[in-house]
Amino acid sequence: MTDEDYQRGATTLRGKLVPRTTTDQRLLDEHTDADWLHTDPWRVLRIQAEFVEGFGALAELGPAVAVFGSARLTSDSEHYARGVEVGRRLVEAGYAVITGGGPGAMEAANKGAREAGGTSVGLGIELPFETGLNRYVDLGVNFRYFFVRKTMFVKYSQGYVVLPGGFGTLDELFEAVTLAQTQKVTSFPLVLLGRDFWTPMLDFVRGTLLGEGMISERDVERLQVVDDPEEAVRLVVEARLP
Ligand SMILES: C/C(=C\CNc1ncnc2c1ncn2[C@@H]1O[C@H](COP(=O)(O)O)[C@@H](O)[C@H]1O)CO
Repeated sequence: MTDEDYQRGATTLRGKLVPRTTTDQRLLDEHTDADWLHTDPWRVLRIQAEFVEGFGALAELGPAVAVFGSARLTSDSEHYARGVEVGRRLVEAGYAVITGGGPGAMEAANKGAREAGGTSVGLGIELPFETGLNRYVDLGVNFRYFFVRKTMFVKYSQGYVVLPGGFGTLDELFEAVTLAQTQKVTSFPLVLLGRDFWTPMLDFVRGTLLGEGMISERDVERLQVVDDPEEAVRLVVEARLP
């Protein structure tokens, strides 16, 4: 066994991990089964294809804002009504509206955008149970991988408006706030819509996360909470002004 580095693309291998054959050998040698097709490195091509599809579909979208929130909101809830209004007002302010393309809050924002005559985008995700794109999506892209889809939300929107939601919504919100904190995105408004719902979480953020020194005052300020869809859109618009 040798301690010398064995370079396989970006990967360095040493000791017992140094392979006995090279990539070229394995490529050119005869294969008697198709197992290699199902390995992770092969999957990278699919992942790459999803990025290409997404970038291609959204390249000419123009200014857009993503709206997130629970997939389980029903159309009779006040949050759903706010979702419709925020979708409409975003279009009136000159934005396309991007959602996860599913039911609940996503459907509400797409509905508002469509009814206002704007561009209504749904970035769907393959799930073990079929939900499909909601009927108010005019430009839809379906993804296999959550992380590819999440890149599209951040890359093609100028900010997020976040309605009440569960784990999926919190995941999208906290990814964005981390990207803002680490300056991977700059000038990225994050507006939480629904004071009663979000206040206990903001109390935790301020009381515990800030209180224990895990985040800074500036980080707390990254999350703005409002009750009124009009105010939510105003905050998004103002963040864009020079
Ligand atoms: C669970 C139900 C439908 C699932 N369908 C979804 N379609 C598209 N996107 C979804 C779906 N579920 C979650 N998401 C993503 O997460 C966010 C909402 O998650 P939450 O846990 O409900 O807050 C949402 O913004 C999507 O991006 C019901 O039939």
